[in-house]
Amino acid sequence: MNYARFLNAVSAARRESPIRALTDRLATLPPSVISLAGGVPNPDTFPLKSASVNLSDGTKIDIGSTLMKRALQYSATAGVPELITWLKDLQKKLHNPPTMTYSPDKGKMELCVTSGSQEGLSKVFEMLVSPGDNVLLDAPTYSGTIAALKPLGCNLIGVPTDQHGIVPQALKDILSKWSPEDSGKPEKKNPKLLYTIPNGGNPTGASLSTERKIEIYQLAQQYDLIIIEDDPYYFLQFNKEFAPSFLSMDIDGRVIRADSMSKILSSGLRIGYVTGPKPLIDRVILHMQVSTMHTSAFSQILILELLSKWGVEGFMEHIEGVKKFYQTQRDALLASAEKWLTGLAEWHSPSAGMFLWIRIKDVPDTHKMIMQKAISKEILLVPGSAFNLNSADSSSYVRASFSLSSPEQMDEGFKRLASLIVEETKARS
Ligand SMILES: Cc1ncc(COP(=O)(O)O)c(CNc2cc3ccccc3n(O)c2=O)c1O
Repeated sequence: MNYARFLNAVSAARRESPIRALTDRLATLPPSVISLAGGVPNPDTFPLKSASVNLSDGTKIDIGSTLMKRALQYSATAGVPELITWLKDLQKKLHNPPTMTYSPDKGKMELCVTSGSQEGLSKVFEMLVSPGDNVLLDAPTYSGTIAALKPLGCNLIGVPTDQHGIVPQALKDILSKWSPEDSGKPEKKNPKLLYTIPNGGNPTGASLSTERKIEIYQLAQQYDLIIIEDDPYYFLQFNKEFAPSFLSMDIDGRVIRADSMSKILSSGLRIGYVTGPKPLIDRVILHMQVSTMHTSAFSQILILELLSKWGVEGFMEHIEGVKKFYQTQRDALLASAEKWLTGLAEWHSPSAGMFLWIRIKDVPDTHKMIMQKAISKEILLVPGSAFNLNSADSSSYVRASFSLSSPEQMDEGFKRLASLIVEETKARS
């Protein structure tokens, strides 16, 4: 892979921050080294001395004074080293990426901890996207991604999806506008990136089959694309086995994967992690050096203590409980949809995630109905237009989340939605 061709001018111009390089190096030196180097605060002056966190299983995590000083101090940009090690071990166990054994210039798997996967995505986009680039992405897709990409001045090309995610033939038809042999000629504007949410897609709840992933990866090879696999709902797959990821089939080193602890441990601690080829992850780290400097050390230390206490086995046991919770929530929402929305709307049962994507039959654009009238009926949903690459485009869909409300609340909510749809349909006739 020629990674240089994917970097925009800003990312290519980034150089290591001497201070951050020093801090990163200091983090690895033995305590016998006397440092008069870093302009870092003396942790003895910090008022926060220790912490004890109660866990749902009745046990505790104690952060004593020594660890607390570390948790409250500057830390290595890529992440707390022990957490990076733990997460790399998890990636090996879950995905066994071919790139684990590659040399750095061939795209050796690297990982950095980010403030949520949202930070990881924005830094990856700000590394790879130049004004005028053609960027391929799921349509419809996560509004946070659209909002991160649009200011970069690129041309967003929506790839049609169905209840199983990106339709490979549709991707093939779009790509056929360019010649694969022109991928190295910037003036030809061949697409360089494909962004997709492979499991429990936001907003559609769609999950890509393994067959489709293989077809999409082959197209990425043919047209020399980087695949950005945004997978915050990976651990919310209700089927017994997790689907193979793009990372697990990445023999070329062309996959950048964004993972998140938000849907399984905490969204407020802001722990995500980006996995990908070292030449690209190193560029994300250079950007972090001069923006966040690093993800909250306290958040990382707290999560590290939890994961170290659990081990991978305990972590997976926790995941099983989370999966069961959301599957039960999903089933309750589906039952209410059947009860109240049959005849008024259509939907597919999601096999992962926390969203139900609902097409309202006789309402070509749900925006006004949801943004103005739904609130008067005290029901909150997201209009489908929020997930269109062009938010001015109408959408007959609404996104419902089954993550927070109780089954009783979801039932009452869909009862209110049904009444709203009937009123809207009457008003239109
Ligand atoms: C596909 C995809 N990629 C990345 C992210 C970001 O997750 P992170 O790891 O926590 O940074 C997300 C989070 N999605 C949402 C977040 C959210 C936060 C407050 C209020 C509403 C929110 N709604 O509605 C969302 O969909 C996502 O769905």
